Amino acid sequence: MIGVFALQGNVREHLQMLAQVGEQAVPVRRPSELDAVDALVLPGGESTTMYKLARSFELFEPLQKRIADGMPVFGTCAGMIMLADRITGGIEGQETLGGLDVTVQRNAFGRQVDSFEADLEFAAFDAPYHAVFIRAPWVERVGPDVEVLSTVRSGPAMGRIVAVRHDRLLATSFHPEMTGDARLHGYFADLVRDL
Ligand SMILES: NC(=O)CC[C@H](N)C(=O)O
Repeated sequence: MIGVFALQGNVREHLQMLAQVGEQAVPVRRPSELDAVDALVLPGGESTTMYKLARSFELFEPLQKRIADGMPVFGTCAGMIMLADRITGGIEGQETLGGLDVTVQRNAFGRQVDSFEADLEFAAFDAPYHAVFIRAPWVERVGPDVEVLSTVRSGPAMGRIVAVRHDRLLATSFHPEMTGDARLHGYFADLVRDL
């Protein structure tokens, strides 16, 4: 069963997308609920709030441990920041769960383009994927075992890395739950089923 971290973000939308790809998904707010799932979606929101909430709900360390033990996680936007081993542009003392061997730059696309949309190419998909970015991070550097799944194709951010996979960890800069295109949730569900 796949869980959706439910202390912040578009929880319902992620649950609906997972249902669309045939997964019965459940919200995760407490350690016992985390114990009951095999994989997790970390939604977008605000990573500074997210790590504080995870700490106060006593989910931070259990999450770190599950990730270190190989639980598959799909992090989107703030969720990508939470998975990153290293971040830049974080607030003083901002912690991440880590596991994903990348450096992520918070709010990377700049204030003028707080949000924008772009069509992305994924080798795994036949047709472009329409992506919605909201105060999004990008991946600045990737470790040797990280696969770059997609980059921005045009405009000032051309070439920037916005989707990566590192073994069982999948992360996107954008919000895949907002456009009704369930292919990335399907990709994640396949990754979980294939274990
Ligand atoms: N849409 C989002 O998740 C934005 C992420 C947010 N800017 C952060 O740094 O946490």
